[in-house]
Amino acid sequence: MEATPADNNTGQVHRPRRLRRTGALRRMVQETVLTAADLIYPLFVMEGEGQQEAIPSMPNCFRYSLDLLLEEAKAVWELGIGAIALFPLIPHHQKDNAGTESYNPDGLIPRAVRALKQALPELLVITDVALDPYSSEGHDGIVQNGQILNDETVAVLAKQALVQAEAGADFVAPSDMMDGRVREIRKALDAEGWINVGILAYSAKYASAYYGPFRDALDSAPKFGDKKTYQMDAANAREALKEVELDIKEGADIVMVKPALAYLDVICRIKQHTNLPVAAYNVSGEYAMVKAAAQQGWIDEKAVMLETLTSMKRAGADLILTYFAKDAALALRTEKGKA
Ligand SMILES: NCc1[nH]cc(CCC(=O)O)c1CC(=O)O
Ligand SMILES: [Mg+2]
Repeated sequence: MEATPADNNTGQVHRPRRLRRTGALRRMVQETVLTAADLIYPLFVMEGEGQQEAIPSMPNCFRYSLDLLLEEAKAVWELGIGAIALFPLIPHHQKDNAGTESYNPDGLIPRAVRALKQALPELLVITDVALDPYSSEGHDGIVQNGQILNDETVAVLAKQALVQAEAGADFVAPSDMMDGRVREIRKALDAEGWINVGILAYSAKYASAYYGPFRDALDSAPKFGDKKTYQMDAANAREALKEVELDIKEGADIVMVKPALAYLDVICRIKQHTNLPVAAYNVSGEYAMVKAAAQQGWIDEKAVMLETLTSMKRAGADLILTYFAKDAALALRTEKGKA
């Protein structure tokens, strides 16, 4: 489109629309640019061979056995996504109250990490540190008389993180919300020489109803009560800053807000508060809502996905964990040159 003289000049001086006239112009003044390198793809792993199980509440997401996980990881890497976050489906007979299987050096996650690092050494592997996939109670900590024990759980988390580091994890990511776990994990890693293994801390993790589909994926819903005595109250934002400050003091390398979409204000505040990279977790329920509406034909899935992820980056997220990572990376490829 060419700039043409207006027939009717009403004398307006300020015309923000001047900067929106063409695609090249809009791209030139665009404040936020989403790229595949910003995205981290969460992947579910399970025992077996040649297995790929659908997760009904998370369309197009699967639980993969190790062999197929490697193929999926390769596809992810080839799309320009630099990191994956692993979550295990643990068979019931391996679950107990103390989450013992979480620090088995030959457990599912350590085996998956070793295989991934061997096949794709450059792909960053982030492992989840928490007890819930391993807990017979479905909680992120050891249960005693209906309470979630803090310090006893932290001791187990440190062992779990160490086993993951030994397997080759690039980052360990405590998602449990126990107090003081970042310090104990850092201490445990450093004591064994794992000084270059980073900690991505789920610092401001809310007790959210948006985690439902993820708990379907891992069969990890709490067997009693809820997670409100350790995860944060959705009503609080100042408290998120307290949690972030503590995690930074304890040695976090990256701090995270979770969920993302209903907490953009929290992402924004944390970004103003710290120079550390800030991550956001676009969680399973956020993904499921978009997928469900798209399946009904009620929204344009690709446009809503890109708008949503861009909003998280605009709010201040440097990194986004998202089940849309592959779709977004693909869309961003074909989107180039257009606007
Ligand atoms: N340690 C638990 C954990 N790690 C990641 C998620 C949720 C992720 C998602 O919903 O996508 C949860 C669920 C929970 O706290 O119950
Ligand atoms: Mg904390």
